[in-house]
Amino acid sequence: MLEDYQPRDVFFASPRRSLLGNGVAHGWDGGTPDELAECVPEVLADAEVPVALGAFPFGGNDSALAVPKTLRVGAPPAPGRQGGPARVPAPERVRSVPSRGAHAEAVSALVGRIADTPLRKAVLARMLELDFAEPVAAERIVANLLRENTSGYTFAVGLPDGATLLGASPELLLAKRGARVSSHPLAGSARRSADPVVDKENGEALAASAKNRDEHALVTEAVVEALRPFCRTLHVPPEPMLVATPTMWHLGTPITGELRDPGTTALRLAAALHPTPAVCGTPRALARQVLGELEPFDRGYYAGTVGWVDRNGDGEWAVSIRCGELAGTRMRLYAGGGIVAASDPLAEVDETSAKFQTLLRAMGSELTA
Ligand SMILES: C=C(O[C@H]1C=CC=C(C(=O)O)[C@@H]1O)C(=O)O
Repeated sequence: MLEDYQPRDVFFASPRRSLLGNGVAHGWDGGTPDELAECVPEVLADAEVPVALGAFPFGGNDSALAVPKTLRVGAPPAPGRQGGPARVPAPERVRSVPSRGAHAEAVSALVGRIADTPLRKAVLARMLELDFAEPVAAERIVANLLRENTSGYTFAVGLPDGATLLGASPELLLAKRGARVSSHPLAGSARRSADPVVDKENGEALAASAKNRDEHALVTEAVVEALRPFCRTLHVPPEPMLVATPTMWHLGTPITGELRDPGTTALRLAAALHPTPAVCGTPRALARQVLGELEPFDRGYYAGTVGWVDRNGDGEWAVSIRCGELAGTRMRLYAGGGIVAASDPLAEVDETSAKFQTLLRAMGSELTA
C-alpha cells in the first residue's frame, strides 16, 4: 500500500486495519479538533469517500484533515510481511534542542515548579534536528517503522505546508465503533534491553515503581473523567499493565466503555480527551503554560493526535508520539517524558534518548541521541 504513497496523502495503520487516503477531495487546514468535530460530519454525509483522515497539532488550530479522493483499506501490518529494510541516508548533522544538559536543567526547573505550585505533572520534550545531504522519502522511513512496529499505530500525514508527519505511536487516544469506545493511555517508561534478563528486570522495576505508577494514574484519571460524561458504562482495570514496544516498556491501562449516544463521533471524543497528561500535564492549563516557558521550540504536530473518522462516527485516533516532521532535507524528531515531584533529571534525559530510538532505528541510524 505504501508504494503508492504521494505527498499530502495520509497513511494510517492500526492493529485492526491499514488505510491509505490518496488526494484531497475536501481539506481542512485550520480549526481545532472541537471545531472540526462540528463540521466534519456534514461534509462526510455527502462525500464520495465517507472518511476523513489526518492530524491535529499539540496546540493551536493548524489541523491537517482531509477527505481523500480515493481510499484503500487493507489488512493490519503483520510481522514479516514488509520486505527488507528500505535505505534511508545517514544525517549529515544532528542537533539536540535544547542540548542534553539544558534539558536536564529544564527538568530540574520543572521539578521546582511542581514543589512550589499546584502543578503535579508536566511532560517535557526535547527535539532532535537532523539535516541530510539529499531529500529523504517519508514512505521509506514509514516502511521501516512498519517492519518493527506491528502492534501500534504507524502513520504518515502530508501536512498543508508540504512537510510530512510520520511515526509509530504505541498509544491509542480513542477508538470508537458503534456504541463501544476504547482508550489505552500510557505513561511511565523504561528502556528495553537486548539482554533478556535485564529486559525482564527493567519491566518488573517499572511495574513496581511508585513514581511511575503515580505518573500513570494521573493520565488514567484524566481519560476517565473526560469519557465519563459520554459513557453509560466504563471499565477501568484497577492496576496498570506492562506494554512493550520494540524499544520501550510502558505502563498502560486499557479502558473500555459504552456510549450513552452511539452517534457521538470518534472525533468529538478525541477532542474531549486531547491533550491528556500523557503529553501535557495536570492541571492542564498550568502544565501547558509551564511547557511553553521551558521548551525552546514549537511542538508542531508532535503530541497531537492522528487518525480517522467515518460517516458513522466510528474511528481511531492515536497520540502522535514517537514521531517527527520531515521537510525535504530536514527532519525534526520529538520525545518527551512525564515529570513529577520524584523525577531525576539525568534519568529523564536518558528516557528521551530511548524514545528517539523508534525513529532513529527506522532510519537505519546507530545514533544515541
Ligand atoms: C510523551 C511521550 O510519551 C508518553 C507516552 C508514554 C510514556 C510517557 C512517559 O513515561 O513519560 C509519555 O507520557 C513521548 O514518547 O514523547
